[in-house]
Amino acid sequence: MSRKFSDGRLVIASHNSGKVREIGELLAPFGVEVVSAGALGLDEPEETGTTFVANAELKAHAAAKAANLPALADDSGLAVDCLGGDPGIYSARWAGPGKDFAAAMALVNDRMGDSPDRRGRFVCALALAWPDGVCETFEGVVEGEMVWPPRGAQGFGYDPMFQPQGHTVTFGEMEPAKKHEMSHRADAFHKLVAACFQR
Ligand SMILES: O=c1nc[nH]c2c1ncn2[C@H]1C[C@H](O)[C@@H](COP(=O)(O)OP(=O)(O)OP(=O)(O)O)O1
Ligand SMILES: [Mg+2]
Repeated sequence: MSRKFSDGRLVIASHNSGKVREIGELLAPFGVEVVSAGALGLDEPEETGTTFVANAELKAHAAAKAANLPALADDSGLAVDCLGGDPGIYSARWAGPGKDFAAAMALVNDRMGDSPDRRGRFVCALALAWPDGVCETFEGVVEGEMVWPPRGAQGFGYDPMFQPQGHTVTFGEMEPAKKHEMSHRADAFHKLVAACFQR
């Protein structure tokens, strides 16, 4: 049995405005009162884990302790097959301190060269932690292929170069509601809701 989220405020333990927006949209039907880590002035912990789940857990624990509230963290990234899963957990770091995702996408494309295998996936680990140290984690994935040049200005991060399987538009071209029907974040979120938001 998973720990249930009862009610009251939930900290969104992310400093990425694109993620905070998407998590807010996914949580909207549940009437949860959310507050972002940025709004609370929480530090951005160093991501020392070697997996998405480990990094989500450490971000959720840090925020739950600091805010003395339940906290939901997301660790996610793009894993490209012909790059052995890179950039993976380093997806944010590939964009550098200036968070330059145009440069990060160009780096992915350069590293891929003319590989005939364009497959990749977005992975999302969600961790819901409480101040007493209990934590529940969930993983989601969406398969797709890398396209070049990037297309679209919706979404964030690597969205303009990611075309989900079975679709002809990138996440950068897709309406947010449509991305929420299939994204890695939505996939993980549905598992979180089933386990922790059921009454
Ligand atoms: O739906 C997505 N669409 C496009 N790109 C995405 C997505 N999901 C993750 N990504 C990429 C960009 C992001 O910067 C990195 C996650 O890195 P990650 O450390 O989990 O997040 P972050 O440092 O940006 O914010 P924070 O750690 O405060 O939540 O992977
Ligand atoms: Mg991060």
